[in-house]
Amino acid sequence: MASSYWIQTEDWHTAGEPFRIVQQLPHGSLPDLPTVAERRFAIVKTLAHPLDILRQQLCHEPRGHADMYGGFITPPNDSGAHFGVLFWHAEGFSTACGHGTMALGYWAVTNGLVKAPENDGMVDVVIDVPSGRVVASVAVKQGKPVYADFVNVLSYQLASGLSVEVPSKGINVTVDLTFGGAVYATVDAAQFGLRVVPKNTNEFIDLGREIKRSLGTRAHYGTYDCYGVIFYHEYDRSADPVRQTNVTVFADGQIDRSPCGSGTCARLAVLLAEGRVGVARSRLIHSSIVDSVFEGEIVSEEESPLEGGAPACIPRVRGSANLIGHMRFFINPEDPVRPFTLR
Ligand SMILES: O=C(O)[C@H]1NCC[C@@H]1O
Repeated sequence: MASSYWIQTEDWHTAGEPFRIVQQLPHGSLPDLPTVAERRFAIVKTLAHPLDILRQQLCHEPRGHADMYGGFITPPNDSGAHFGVLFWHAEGFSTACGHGTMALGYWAVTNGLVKAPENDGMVDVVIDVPSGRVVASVAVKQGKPVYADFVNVLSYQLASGLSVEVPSKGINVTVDLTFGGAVYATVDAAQFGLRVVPKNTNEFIDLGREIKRSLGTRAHYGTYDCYGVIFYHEYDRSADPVRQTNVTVFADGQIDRSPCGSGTCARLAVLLAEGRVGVARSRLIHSSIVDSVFEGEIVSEEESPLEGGAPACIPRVRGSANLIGHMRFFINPEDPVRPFTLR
């Protein structure tokens, strides 16, 4: 029987979405591989990997909950980044996380891992994540972070206007597929006659799972499968900047309290394909189901890696994070209650 131990976390939230940071991993638990992407693959392919067991201990009940999120800090892929991170959620390990990247920017500056300007200014926290190298550009005022810009990997539309069957409603809906470090299906919630408000949360969870199931392998892109379904709503299509509200249902029916950083990049890629945003031309004010806000814009327009694809972009998403607390958890293999979730 493995022995018990204590583990420390620093918990933040970005626009309401939790991010539990583990800096010191148990000795010998990280796969001895050079990149974050390779480490993630090794963990997800190994039955009962020690880091997957630790993820469940910290994410599921009784220490977490069905909508918990966090990350394990790792060395970077090379000296071009400050550190790496393995993002985790209730179902496993994800490839992209904008809200977590912003929280990590705050965390790195606040803890002095990356030196901030003494008074006012910006500092880049460069992070290797499974989908590539991203940046949290942190604005500092009087030595304290005031917002973070998440600069993502290349984002682009994969397919538009897919017809997807929703058997529980007896309808087909139109879906766009987009890459923003992870694959997202984006759907106008008006197709269901649903407003993006908290009382519809459970319905969105069911619909998100159903749409993912119906898309099946159509949503697979290289080594990526469909990570999330974004239900968006736009009250006034003439507004400039574009204003949309969304709820992102990701992994296995998990609800993002934030407007979803990588999902905002996915929405920006769709809006770019539709010609509604561009470099120095409009942007996206993106609200979440709990009314927190990210602001997204296009940093550069690039060629799509897909033949004949819509223009790709490097997106930037601005948000802010707040410290929740420091936790010191006891992990006891003899605890008869295994980690669980009720959803
Ligand atoms: O902000 C994001 O990108 C993340 N939030 C939860 C789901 C995504 O990974």
